[in-house]
Amino acid sequence: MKQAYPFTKMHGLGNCYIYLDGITNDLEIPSYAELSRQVSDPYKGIGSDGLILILPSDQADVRMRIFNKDGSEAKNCGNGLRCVAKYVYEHQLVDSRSFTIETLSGNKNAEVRLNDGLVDRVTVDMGEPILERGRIPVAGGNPDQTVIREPLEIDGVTYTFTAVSMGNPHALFFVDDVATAPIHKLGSLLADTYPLFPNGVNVGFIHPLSDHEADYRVWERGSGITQACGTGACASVVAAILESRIKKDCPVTVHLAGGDLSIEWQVTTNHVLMTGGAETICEGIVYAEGAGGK
Ligand SMILES: N[C@@H](CCC[C@H](N)C(=O)O)C(=O)O
Repeated sequence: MKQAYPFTKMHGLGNCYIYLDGITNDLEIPSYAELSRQVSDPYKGIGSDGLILILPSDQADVRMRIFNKDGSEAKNCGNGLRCVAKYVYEHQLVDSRSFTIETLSGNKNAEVRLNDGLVDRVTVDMGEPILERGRIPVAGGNPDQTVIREPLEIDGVTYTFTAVSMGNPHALFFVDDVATAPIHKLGSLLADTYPLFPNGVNVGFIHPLSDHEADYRVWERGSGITQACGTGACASVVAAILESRIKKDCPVTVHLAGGDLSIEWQVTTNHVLMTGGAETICEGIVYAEGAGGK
């Protein structure tokens, strides 16, 4: 039997998810994967890049779980973290402007900045990038080494990529113009089932404009092309620094299809800081199979 669940639709730079508040409400849903597929559908659902749950945590102030459009669960989501931070602060589920959010890739510190009492911008400490091949993961090669400028031949064309995990895997391709990057070709081929990336990979294209600015576009694992990817923006700046295309330790403005993020990979801490906006689109009720349903 279908049950009614209150939802909030939010976006970070156009990367939109349906958020369910499992702190205020009981969420007895048999399959979050199925629910994510349902709500993401623009015709039979609400329309989104996936589903995000806001849950109680026994090791942080709150906990986030993220499901892609295809129902797969990811370990991290940068735009989701900023939206969760906005939601829990504005719904008084935390009592200070600085708090922690548990994810499958560890606890992240978030700090919100206010404008007229509402959350305007959020900075999240995304932690240390993971650079070892075996931990990203990328198949083959030495699992303890980095994956920088690795050649990849597809249909007779040799591309090169650098791989970085921000808790979730990213392959970054440097291009002269993100508007003409082969995002459909490489995204659809590599993201979900290509053997080189045993857990799939988010496929990003980056064009550094200076030491402080870069264009970036993404095809996300499990969701396809999205307007923005927070972990991808972080990974792209890390990759650009690893390839000596930009300098470390200064904020880089990353231009995504849906807006800008400020990303800084700090020398002293080795942590990546992400700052950007988060927006509430609408609230409503979604009808989904409840605990007693099939
Ligand atoms: N859009 C997100 C990342 C969502 C998960 C990703 N598709 C994956 O499967 O790793 C972000 O803002 O980071």
